[in-house]
Amino acid sequence: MVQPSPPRTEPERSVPHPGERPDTLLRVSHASIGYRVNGAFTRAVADVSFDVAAGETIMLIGPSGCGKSTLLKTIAGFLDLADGTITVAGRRTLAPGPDRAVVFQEFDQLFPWRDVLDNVAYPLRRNGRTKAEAEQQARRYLEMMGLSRALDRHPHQLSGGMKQRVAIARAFALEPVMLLMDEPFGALDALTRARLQAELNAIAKRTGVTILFVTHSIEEAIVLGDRVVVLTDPPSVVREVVTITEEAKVVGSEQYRSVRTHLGSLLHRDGKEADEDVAEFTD
Ligand SMILES: Nc1ncnc2c1ncn2[C@@H]1O[C@H](COP(=O)(O)OP(=O)(O)OP(=O)(O)O)[C@@H](O)[C@H]1O
Repeated sequence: MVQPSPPRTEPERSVPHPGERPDTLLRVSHASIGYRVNGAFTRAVADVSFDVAAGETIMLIGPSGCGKSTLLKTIAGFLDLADGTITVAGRRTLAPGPDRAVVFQEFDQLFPWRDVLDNVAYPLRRNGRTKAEAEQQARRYLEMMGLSRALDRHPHQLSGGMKQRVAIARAFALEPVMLLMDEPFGALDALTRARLQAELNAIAKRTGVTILFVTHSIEEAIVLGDRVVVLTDPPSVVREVVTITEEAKVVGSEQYRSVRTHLGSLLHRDGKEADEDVAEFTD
């Protein structure tokens, strides 16, 4: 007899957290995550808890190797938790699912043999849309990312910034509950990066999607985030969650400088080697 396949997610018992917000979408609760190397288990993330409300953009920042990508991949369902729970809309994230779309830093995350339109439309067809529906949806999001004139190009004919725009359009087109972004602008030049940050802000506002964004850059964290979750050195815990006001987003303003200094001091507290951007900031 054919056994039914196990559910991709499992309902989580509703246990109220202290300070719980009614609109919580992502809950990371006492997450502990590690890797087994040559038979020995090493913890990267020790005990991390934070909540993300629906529609928020949360930035994850911390020293190199503190487990930011590890945490994001676990929320995406690519890695298992050693301890704790992660839920999205009350369901445990035990496997990847269409409710969580991921954008990585690498430019090679596109299908090289498909053109731009098909790179975005193909996953929609896989999710049950007809070809016409998928292409219509793909065109809509590619237009939002300023790519209407590049629909028939293949990835090798695109710049790094254009490839990341396609990857972002593809993620948004899936209309996920959450967008997980792992340093998507990390390999871009400063100008392209600033442009894409502005485009991401605009499309995020327009769609109301919830975003968890890993970055090395304090400036990026302030410009894009509603709140910034600062992790410690590994095995990591949450050092502080910093709220970013609208005033603080004005680069060069007093509030901007004050938040930047505060985030810099949080990242330097262990006195160990800091990330490039942070080191740059102290010089
Ligand atoms: N596949 C793996 N096998 C074993 N150890 C790993 C693996 N991936 C990551 N690690 C280790 O886990 C720790 C956390 O890595 P992770 O990439 O999550 O950190 P990060 O904060 O994203 O780093 P960075 O800021 O440098 O990108 C590091 O010590 C890393 O060496």
